[in-house]
Amino acid sequence: MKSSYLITKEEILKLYKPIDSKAHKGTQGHAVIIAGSYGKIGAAVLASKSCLKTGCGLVTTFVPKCGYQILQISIPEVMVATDENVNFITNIHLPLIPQAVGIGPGIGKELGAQKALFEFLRVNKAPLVLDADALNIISENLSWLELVPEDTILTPHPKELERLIGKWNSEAEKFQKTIAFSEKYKVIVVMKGAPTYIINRTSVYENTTGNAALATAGSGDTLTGILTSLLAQGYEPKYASKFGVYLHGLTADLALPKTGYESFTASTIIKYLGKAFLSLDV
Ligand SMILES: NC(=O)C1=CN([C@@H]2O[C@H](COP(=O)(O)OP(=O)(O)OC[C@H]3O[C@@H](n4cnc5c(N)ncnc54)[C@H](OP(=O)(O)O)[C@@H]3O)[C@@H](O)[C@H]2O)[C@@H](O)CC1
Ligand SMILES: Nc1ncnc2c1ncn2[C@@H]1O[C@H](COP(=O)(O)OP(=O)(O)O)[C@@H](O)[C@H]1O
Ligand SMILES: [Mg+2]
Repeated sequence: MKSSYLITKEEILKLYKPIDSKAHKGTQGHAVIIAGSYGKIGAAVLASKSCLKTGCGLVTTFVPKCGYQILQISIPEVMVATDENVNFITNIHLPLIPQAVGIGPGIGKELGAQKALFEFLRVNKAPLVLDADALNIISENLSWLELVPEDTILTPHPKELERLIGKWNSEAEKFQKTIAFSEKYKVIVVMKGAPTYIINRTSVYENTTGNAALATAGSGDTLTGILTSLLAQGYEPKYASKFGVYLHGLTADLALPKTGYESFTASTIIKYLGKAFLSLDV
């Protein structure tokens, strides 16, 4: 198997850009999260909250109509734009030009959502994170990846990865196929797991934070929010991907002595983001 570089605290300290004392919300980036469908608006809430709590200045979340009140009540800091359809997205129209977009958690695979994703990919120029159902839809339409900005970050869990690259017979083959995929489509693949690896063309990076407490619903949705936030703040995708997976895992390492594995939830990830930044000790 290809040897990998470790994503360590030293490495992260080199790329972390602490917030300037003259910063204001307009300089910290405006991120857009496109997520959720009926019964899965929680995915939009988790991604949006984690996006905001990773430091970007403004977050707008685009959801189907059924998500409007849920979002506005659960996160008053986030602005909400809605699709004309009630239960799933069908036509993405944003009231702003975003600095970064994260799309996919909980959007489902309805035909309307597929068309909305295609149209969005056709017009979008902003740095992009593709997760969950966005990946599942793209797995059946791989040529759509030719529409995405170079260095778009894809965050598949093992099943989503299999849908994208096909089955593998060994760990070595999984890496080989993912490297070929990253090279072919010029994308960064965050291969989520225990541990998470980042594949950027032929380079392989292994994360050093995180534990089994992260094996809980919505854990990946929060990673999408974290990565989108870092992109919106101007981190290049190759740095945002490393910093994002490191911070995400670090929340679980810091929380574990207090929560144990069992009571840790995706909301705990969000709660511990502040402590994760502080523990970098800059
Ligand atoms: N609160 C909300 O609104 C939430 C909304 N969510 C949204 O729901 C949508 C569906 O997402 P999803 O990931 O649950 O479904 P899907 O892609 O079929 O994957 C399941 C399959 O993958 C496998 N698998 C997964 N991880 C693995 C691993 N580490 N290692 C190995 N295998 C692994 C697993 O395999 P198994 O072990 O069960 O055989 C199973 O077969 C999506 O949009 C998401 O954003 C969720 O985020 C939850 C909270
Ligand atoms: N045992 C584990 N050790 C470390 N990280 C884990 C473990 N299990 C899950 N994770 C992490 O949790 C996240 C799960 O993402 P995902 O499966 O997309 O969740 P969801 O779709 O429910 O939000 C990934 O970042 C993965 O690396
Ligand atoms: Mg997921």
